[in-house]
Amino acid sequence: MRIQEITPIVLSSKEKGSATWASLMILVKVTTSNGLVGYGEAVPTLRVKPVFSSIQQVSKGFIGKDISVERNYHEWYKQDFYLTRSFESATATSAIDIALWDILGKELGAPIHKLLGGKFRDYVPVYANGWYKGCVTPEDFAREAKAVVNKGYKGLKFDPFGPYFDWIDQRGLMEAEERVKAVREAVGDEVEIMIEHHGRFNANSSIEIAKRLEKYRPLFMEEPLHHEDLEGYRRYRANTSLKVALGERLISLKETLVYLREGIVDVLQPDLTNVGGVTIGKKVVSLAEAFDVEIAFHNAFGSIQNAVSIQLASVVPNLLLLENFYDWFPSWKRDVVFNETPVEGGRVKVPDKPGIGVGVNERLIEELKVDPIALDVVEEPVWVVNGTWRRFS
Ligand SMILES: O=C(O)C(=O)C[C@H](O)[C@H](O)CO
Ligand SMILES: [Mg+2]
Repeated sequence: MRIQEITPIVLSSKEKGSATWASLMILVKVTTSNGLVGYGEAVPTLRVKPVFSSIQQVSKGFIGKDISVERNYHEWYKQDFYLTRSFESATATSAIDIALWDILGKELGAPIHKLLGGKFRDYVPVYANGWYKGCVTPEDFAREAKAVVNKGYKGLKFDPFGPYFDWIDQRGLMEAEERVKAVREAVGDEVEIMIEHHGRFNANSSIEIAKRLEKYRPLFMEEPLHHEDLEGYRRYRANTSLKVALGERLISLKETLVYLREGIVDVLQPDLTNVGGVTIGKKVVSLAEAFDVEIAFHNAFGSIQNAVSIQLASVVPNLLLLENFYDWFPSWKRDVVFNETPVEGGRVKVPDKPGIGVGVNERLIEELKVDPIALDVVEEPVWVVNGTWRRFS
């Protein structure tokens, strides 16, 4: 069985969902010489066109090869001098790797969790994200947070920082605190809240924020500083006591090691669609285990990413939580896979179907297919939940 065809597919619809960064989905369809088909997913954000063409380039390194995921990744690592420096190449390679694991599972009639040694858990605990579209005031956040808890979620994440970037002043601190306080009061003491910073701040501001928000007992502070600011993270570490989560922008095993060795991560958030698919994702998770770091997979894009993340999350001993946008996906994203991963009681039942564990709706894919397009850039950055880049006082 050889890899015969690799096709990038961009999906879009009028219904965009809660976040511009994920208003499109980029799929990769891999077909083998004996007619098996597997699907993977790549990261869209502001890079739809470059990722699409990167998949076309990376495909040249995979077509005609057997399905030997380690060897294929390594061969491409050898060819692509910039693989571990290029987000586009990393996400293209990850998407193809996911599709290859899907095919391996289909060949053997087994879900990925079986290929990896079997389930550690039958249900994966998840936390909600994407639930606060258009929320600006503390009352907005409190109302929507209650709705999340009423759906059975035991944890939720949100970014309370409005339009602040790099630094935050007293007004920004007050507004962020009011929002977090409102959510804590709305959800009660037993629901976990997680504070997303989206890598916005410098060391002085993020340290002040941590001191101010500590009393609301967040489970973790996510990307409190700019992603590459290792020196700032050291300072944050020395001056705060909250747990730090990061990892969604790490694109290789050895880049992850740098962050783990720095001792600045408590919760690692690998993203299977850019860290290197299942092949590198499972190594990253084991590396974190050796550092006694828990895993909360980043899972913010689409339904193929969601499916494969559930598979890996089901086998990982050091799993804390899996991120979940499922209930806040636009409906077309849910419909792209046959509906087998709903969240019930704050957890997802792990599917036992072959490969990534879900069927793909090929008819709908044909309907939603579009040419790769450049997204418009407006004042509100794509990486925030829509309609939240605002002050209220
Ligand atoms: O889900 C998260 O943790 C995010 O940070 C969501 C994003 O803004 C997204 O990953 C940007 O590409
Ligand atoms: Mg994040």
